[in-house]
Amino acid sequence: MSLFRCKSLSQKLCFYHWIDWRKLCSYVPPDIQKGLSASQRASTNFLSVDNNKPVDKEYIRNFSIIAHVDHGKSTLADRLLQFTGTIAPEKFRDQYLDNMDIERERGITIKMRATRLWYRSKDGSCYLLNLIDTPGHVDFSYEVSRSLAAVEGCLLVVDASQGVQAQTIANVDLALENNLEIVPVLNKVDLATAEPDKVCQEISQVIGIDASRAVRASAKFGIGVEEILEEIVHLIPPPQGQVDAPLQALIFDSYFDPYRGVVVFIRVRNGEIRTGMKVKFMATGVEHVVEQVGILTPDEVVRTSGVLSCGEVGFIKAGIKSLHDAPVGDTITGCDNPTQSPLKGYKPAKSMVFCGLYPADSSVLFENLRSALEKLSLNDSSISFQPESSSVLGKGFRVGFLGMLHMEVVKERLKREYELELLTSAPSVVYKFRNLKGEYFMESNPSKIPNDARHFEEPYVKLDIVCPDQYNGTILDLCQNHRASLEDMRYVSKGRILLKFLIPLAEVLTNFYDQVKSRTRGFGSMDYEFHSYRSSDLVKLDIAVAGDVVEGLSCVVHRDQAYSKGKEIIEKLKKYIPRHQFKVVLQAMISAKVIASDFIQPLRKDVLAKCYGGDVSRKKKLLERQKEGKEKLRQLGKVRLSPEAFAAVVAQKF
Ligand SMILES: Nc1nc2c(ncn2[C@@H]2O[C@H](COP(=O)(O)OP(=O)(O)OP(=O)(O)O)[C@@H](O)[C@H]2O)c(=O)[nH]1
Repeated sequence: MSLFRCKSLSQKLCFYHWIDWRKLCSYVPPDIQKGLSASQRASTNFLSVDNNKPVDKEYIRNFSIIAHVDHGKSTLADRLLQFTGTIAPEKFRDQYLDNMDIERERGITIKMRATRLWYRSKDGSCYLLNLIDTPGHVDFSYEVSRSLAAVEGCLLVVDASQGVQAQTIANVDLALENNLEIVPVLNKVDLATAEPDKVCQEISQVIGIDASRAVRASAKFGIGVEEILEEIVHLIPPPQGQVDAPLQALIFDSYFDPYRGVVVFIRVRNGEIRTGMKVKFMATGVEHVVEQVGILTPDEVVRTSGVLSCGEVGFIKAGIKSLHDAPVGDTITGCDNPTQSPLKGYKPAKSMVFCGLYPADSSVLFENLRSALEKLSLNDSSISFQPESSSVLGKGFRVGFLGMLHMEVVKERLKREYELELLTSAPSVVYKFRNLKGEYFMESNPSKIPNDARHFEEPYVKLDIVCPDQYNGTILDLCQNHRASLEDMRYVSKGRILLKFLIPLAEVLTNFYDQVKSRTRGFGSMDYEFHSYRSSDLVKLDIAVAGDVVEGLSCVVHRDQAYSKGKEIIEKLKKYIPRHQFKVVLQAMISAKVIASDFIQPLRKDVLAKCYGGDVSRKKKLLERQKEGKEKLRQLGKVRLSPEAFAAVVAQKF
């Protein structure tokens, strides 16, 4: 084929990268595939398949797709959907399983999504594949761990040009904890920079799994899709469990629908769940009658046969009003023939980062914000919130998030879905401290920490950074400046290292990832997870403007950084506070003791302007009177920090 005969850009790309154009076409729906017999082709279009009957579990394969962020999970899920003819071509759109606007715009997956696919294997048998696409960002690793508890295997997608990254390792650890069969896939082999052999070695060396048979794929161009499906069918074991055993179903996700109530996504481990059956949620003890059962195609399709059987993944609706009655990780069992033991669940998702959210526009009612947060938390149980008020920003809420990206996503959703413009106070973690009586407290709002707080403890995280070894020094330097301690260092492959640190979570929140990226010219990646609370020499830093402590500007910092942090905030405030008739003093304080201060010069009226010549004593008297007036103003005058100035200082501080 000559370059001039290549019609599309994809064809030209293939020409340059020596990719077989016929392979590239392999992702089009099966009825136009080459290599299948006519009868096979006719029966491979499963769009009209009868989804009503339970499937023999020998022919079920349940798997998740896991990978480092941007290694191509959602693109591969698209190709699997297309190849198996799950989605009609006219309905298909890119990132099909990412159905939130923010996911599609940002090109990231935030919520896991399950769907079933039918695949006729080369051995002639039809298999039902239940796929769960997962997010890659560290904030949403909780979703990955949930999805992995509901499957028997996973596709580990690794970008063949970037190799094993920090989250690849973290995700594999999760898969191994769940005893899953891991099927490695080397993606993006179409890229000129792809080094599949090297990455194969990396996977074997770092992760310890045999990657010699790993499929070399390009999700973008549909290369290797059929091979991946064959690997899924032959390597991932069918579900275990007994159809005639008491019901045990694991809740791996749920959401609240205003019209239908709570919809619960389940994986049936043992027994069957049927419409009309009375079931018990074992952790909460509540009982409900199942109103509907159905499957995910990925749309929710109600099963008129009214049964979901052992090994299957689907949903139920049972008139549940609150997500708290059907918590994710709980086990559902039948009331008539209950199981003795619940399935291994998950720890509830815990908020790690907190900040104050306040309406930016005072005309927006605090109650609007409350109702928006209540509605959002119905579908996102990892959000926690409680009311708080600030002298500068008015009434608002202290909201807890899984991480900074989660915080951004929630703010964006509040803006789009509820038209709420919000101001945010500085993000903070939850600190533990003791008061003078020796009592322990936990607080996420620094302005509420009393001045007598002692013996601070803060959350530490295990941090993994993978980068080329030439950036070793600069990364060690960065981590040292952020109070990290190096725990381990080893080679992932020739020229790339894995550095393991213990670091305070608060240090990772503030632009840390950007710095890792810029110091490694984009080649570094990082992942972290909570480790423990550890004692640190922390102090509460208050900022006072004209003698009044400004709530919301208080922060907890390491004692060694208190002076520089205080100075930095004061300098920023100086830019944003306008000059007044009197001298405005700005102070940084620890336990009411000033450690840094500065002032804003007052406006000065020339009271001597009218004295042409004149007596010296007259001039002195005028100046003396002006001084007295200013002193009085200073004592009575208040400096109002505008919300805009506050936001600007906070935004720059973090
Ligand atoms: N060249 C090339 N690009 C690919 C391939 N697969 C995915 N991409 C691109 O890589 C980027 C990330 O792909 P996604 O599928 O969104 O990655 P992801 O792992 O789902 O990302 P997160 O959900 O955010 O973790 C997109 O721009 C894709 O077009 C591939 O095989 N070759």
